[in-house]
Amino acid sequence: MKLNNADLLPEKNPIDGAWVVADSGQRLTVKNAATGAAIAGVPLLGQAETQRAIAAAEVAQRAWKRRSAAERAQVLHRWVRLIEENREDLASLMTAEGGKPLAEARGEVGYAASFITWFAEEAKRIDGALLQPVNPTQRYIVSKQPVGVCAAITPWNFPAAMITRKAAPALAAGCAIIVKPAEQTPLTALALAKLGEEAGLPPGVLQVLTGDAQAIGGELCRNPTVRKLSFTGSTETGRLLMAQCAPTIKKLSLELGGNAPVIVFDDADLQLAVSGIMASKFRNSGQTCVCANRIYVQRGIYPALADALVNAVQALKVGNGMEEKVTQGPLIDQRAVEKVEQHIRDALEKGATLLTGGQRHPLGGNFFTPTVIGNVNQAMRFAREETFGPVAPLIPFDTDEEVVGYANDTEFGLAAYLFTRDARRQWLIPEALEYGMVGVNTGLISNEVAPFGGIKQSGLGREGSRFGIDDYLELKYICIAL
Ligand SMILES: NC(=O)C1=CN([C@@H]2O[C@H](COP(=O)(O)OP(=O)(O)OC[C@H]3O[C@@H](n4cnc5c(N)ncnc54)[C@H](O)[C@@H]3O)[C@@H](O)[C@H]2O)C=CC1
Ligand SMILES: O=C(O)[C@H](O)CS(=O)(=O)O
Repeated sequence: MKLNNADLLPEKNPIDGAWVVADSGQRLTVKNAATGAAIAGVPLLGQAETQRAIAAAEVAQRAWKRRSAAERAQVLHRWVRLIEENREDLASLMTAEGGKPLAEARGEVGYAASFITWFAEEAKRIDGALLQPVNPTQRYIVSKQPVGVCAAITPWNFPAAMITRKAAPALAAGCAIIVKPAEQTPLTALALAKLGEEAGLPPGVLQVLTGDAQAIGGELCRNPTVRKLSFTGSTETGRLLMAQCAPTIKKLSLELGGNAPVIVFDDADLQLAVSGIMASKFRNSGQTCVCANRIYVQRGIYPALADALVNAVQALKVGNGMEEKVTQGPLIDQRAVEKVEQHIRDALEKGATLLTGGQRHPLGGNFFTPTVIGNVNQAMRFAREETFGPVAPLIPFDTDEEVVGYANDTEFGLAAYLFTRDARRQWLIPEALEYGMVGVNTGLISNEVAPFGGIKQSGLGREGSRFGIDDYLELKYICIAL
């Protein structure tokens, strides 16, 4: 694969200040998500290399935390400048290995950089407190100190932003962090690490391990030197990692699966609702944890919304994300395609109506035709499971109480959306929805300044915002008797 900056395809891992291959010499092939062609090879690392990385992180973190916040911020801002200078190469890597259209990949580079900029400045606001003592001969001080060595296990759907949303607060707080990216998208992670090294991150402060997920992840969870794990991915894997971290009582941040309801009321602005549904549902070909998964439409607006949505979906262009006009890339793998087919088949067998799409795309491979399904109901898998694909299931409803009950009838609680011009609904419905994040008259809610995260089985903790750095800090209370 040809890049403007050849350094961004190291095909080695940064461990303890050196760029190394696997002890075994074995490599994992990284494939182009659209064509299946081999684009690079990365080391197949395992437990031994992970143990070395953890030991190196422990040493590096002691020096890194002693840097002033201003010094750490300076390095992070330099990292941002290098990321922005190399935006095109990073976007090309993301599109090649993950499949998302180039325009979305370029956008993700900026989104990823925004977390580094945000937390570089948050580093300077890590303040403590001087408390009013119960005993006048004593002084009570509360200071915030970095957790120590952190680990991040990240998904393929946002191969840059899900790394910086964890690495930026960790590094800003004075921690060291070891990242295990998804096996499908390691190249973006290695390129970010290369730019971080160039920006001045000291050896061992940011390390990226590719290879055997179970062996690497198992060591990151088991090793007591690792004091915190941040994970984004499926709820199933999150549950497993949480159990593996239990014996060493690690701090955990989990950003897991979702099952986002969209509620369109009769009084909604129709075009705004359609554009909001399109933005939420078809971003990254429906492969985000905050994608619209169920679309509840009040009966009065249902026919007009269904027609307008079908027209918008039929205008999407499916293809290789490297082609400028493409708006829908491939799904990540065949398993993802099969899950979409199973959900569609289940709905149609139970009486739903196919309005457009519904089958694999003529391009073959992992491409799927953007789809709208009508007359879906709560008994279908769309209502219970995260589809993670380009399918918009429409569920008609009548009353506010009915639809809030439907929307909350899930073990997930990440994101929810509603479209209404009624001021009372704009207050009362979000308050009634059991979700960590609610979008009102918009389908796009993610940014660096707002707390991102869910409740119930969508996870623990919040990422981004002024709340996000707390997960990488420990409070220390010092009591001085004078
Ligand atoms: N919340 C989100 O943004 C995401 C949700 N998902 C959901 O998960 C489903 C499955 O997708 P996957 O890619 O399989 O997600 P996954 O949760 O299995 O993979 C995410 C990360 O976890 C790692 N991982 C998996 N098993 C592990 C283990 N035993 N030990 C250590 N690390 C492990 C993977 O290597 C990857 O880095 C998707 O269909 C979607 O429903 C997937 C990706 C992102
Ligand atoms: O995990 C995801 O799908 C992302 O967190 C979604 S977002 O942050 O890019 O909205």
